[in-house]
Amino acid sequence: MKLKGKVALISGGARGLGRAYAEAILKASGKVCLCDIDSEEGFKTLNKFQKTFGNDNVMFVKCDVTDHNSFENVFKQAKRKFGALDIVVNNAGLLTEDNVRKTMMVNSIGVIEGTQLATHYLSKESGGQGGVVVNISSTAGLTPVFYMPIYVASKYSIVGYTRSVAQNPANKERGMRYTCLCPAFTDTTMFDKKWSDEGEGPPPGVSEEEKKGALHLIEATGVNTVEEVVKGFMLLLEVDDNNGAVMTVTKKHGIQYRHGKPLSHKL
Ligand SMILES: NC(=O)C1=CN([C@@H]2O[C@H](COP(=O)(O)OP(=O)(O)OC[C@H]3O[C@@H](n4cnc5c(N)ncnc54)[C@H](O)[C@@H]3O)[C@@H](O)[C@H]2O)C=CC1
Ligand SMILES: CC/C=C\C[C@H](O)[C@H](O)/C=C/C=C/C=C\C=C\C(=O)C/C=C\CCC(=O)O
Repeated sequence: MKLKGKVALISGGARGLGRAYAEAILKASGKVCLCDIDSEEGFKTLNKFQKTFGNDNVMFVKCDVTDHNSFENVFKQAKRKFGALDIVVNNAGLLTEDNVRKTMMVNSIGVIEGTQLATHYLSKESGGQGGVVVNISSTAGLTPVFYMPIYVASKYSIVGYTRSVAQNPANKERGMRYTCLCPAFTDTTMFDKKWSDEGEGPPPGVSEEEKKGALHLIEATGVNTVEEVVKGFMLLLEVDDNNGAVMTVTKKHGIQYRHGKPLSHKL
């Protein structure tokens, strides 16, 4: 997809990776509707982007992706302002093991409902031009991690969901493609520097064993810069014949496509 003039909706776009995806699309002459539950940070980002890219190319709508009406309102407002929608990035996420329902609501159901809304609002059968969905999982969506099983469950669900939707032949008719981006540890607020050896120590409540596990994995994969993840993200948008692609980005191994082999029906 050539990004000039294309319109993207990005959830969790107020900061971190979501904000960086937005900036990359704006730099490529696209337009962006940011949405986030954090309106203070969202309006700060909006002001900054408006100064650089112009008021006509970017908007912000406060939204909680776990509230269907609130999320759908973003799609309606983006279409009203820009007249079209071509890209949806389901990026909003959180990392907590303390609240299983909240983690699953944001990381899993928020992404699934965002994909359903995208299919409806972008689809040729609803008067759209078709388009692309990028669902943000994690390498923790492809490998077990003993100290964050709930986060892992939420992220695995996104990989399976995206691959399944991509296989639906009806979505080809609709002009839709679906992809999944799985970054490993990346240097944002979510990846608290306290986890690294130079940091102040892990957050309260983290056991020594969990810390050891985290440090071991961090050492094995390295820590991505935001720019490295954005490079993979832009490839997913720009390459048109990648429906169903699952891409990992790790500091040590760079960009890799992961081909999930379906189990044989005999099993
Ligand atoms: N930083 C990392 O190491 C990695 C992050 N990821 C994933 O990338 C995505 C972005 O992560 P970061 O930018 O690092 O995190 P971040 O914490 O900096 O940004 C997440 C954004 O999502 C928003 N958000 C949270 N709950 C929301 C809700 N209910 N409705 C709307 N917005 C909501 C937050 O307000 C925040 O602006 C997440 O899905 C995360 O799981 C994946 C792999 C690695
Ligand atoms: C301390 C945690 C803070 C933030 C974590 C993030 O939210 C992130 O989403 C969590 C990532 C967890 C990753 C866990 C394991 C990752 C493993 C790999 O990436 C394996 C990489 C390469 C192996 C070789 C290969 O198969 O290519």
